[in-house]
Amino acid sequence: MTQHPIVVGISFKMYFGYAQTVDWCRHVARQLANHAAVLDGRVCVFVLPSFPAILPALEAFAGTPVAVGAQNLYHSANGAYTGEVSGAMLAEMGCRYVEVGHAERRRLFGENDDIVAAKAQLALDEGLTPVLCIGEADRGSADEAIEECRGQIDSALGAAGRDRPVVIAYEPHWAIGASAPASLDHIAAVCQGLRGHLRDNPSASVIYGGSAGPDLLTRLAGQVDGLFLGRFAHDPTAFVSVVNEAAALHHSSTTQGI
Ligand SMILES: O=C[C@H](O)COP(=O)(O)O
Repeated sequence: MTQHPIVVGISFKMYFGYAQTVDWCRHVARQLANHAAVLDGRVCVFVLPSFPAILPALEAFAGTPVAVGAQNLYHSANGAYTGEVSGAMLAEMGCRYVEVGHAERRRLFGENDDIVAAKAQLALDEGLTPVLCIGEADRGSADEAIEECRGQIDSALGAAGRDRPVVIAYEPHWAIGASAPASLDHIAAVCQGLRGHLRDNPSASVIYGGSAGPDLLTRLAGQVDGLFLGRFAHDPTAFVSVVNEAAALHHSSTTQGI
């Protein structure tokens, strides 16, 4: 029987405005407030808005199991870092997740392995679950991707993240912002390879992101622990439909004794 929850998360990146974020969260909160699989933890849901919309998102999801988090934190605990946000403040507000190491942060903001590792450690220190984004820069074989991603996991988590809840978001850079996700075979092979690498951490989930949307989770049929959604869940109905797929998948794997 599958004990692992299926994780469904979304980052709005900088696509949404404030009112749009609040509307989206309220819509999804209404749909998921009484959702059996979300209530009993078979499906874990997290939402990562832009910083100014975190508080209203927390208010929208209050009383539901849906978790809210941030898309970033600063890589020092506190101090004279104008314009930055600490993990401590995110945790104090009620955030439960924080994204670390997204390809766009690496490419556009110069984040390197040391910064990603510091952010992951600070997140763990504050009791936040890091959504650690990893992925190969160039399209290649699944074995090459696994090799590159293992190195990124080890560099970011070291020994600290080996026994703590972490979400590993496998996002091949070339599939982010694309018209379609990576192939089912590629996603399955890499996520299975990474699950093996993390076998000593039962609290780690390996989810896929990169042009993911409705139907992908069903087509992956248990080969991943969930999805990290972007553009193709900007419609709240699409997001809820992926949560429903997760619930159905968990139910079928449980009844089949997988
Ligand atoms: O944060 C989400 C991922 O980068 C995927 O974004 P996307 O689905 O819009 O490609």
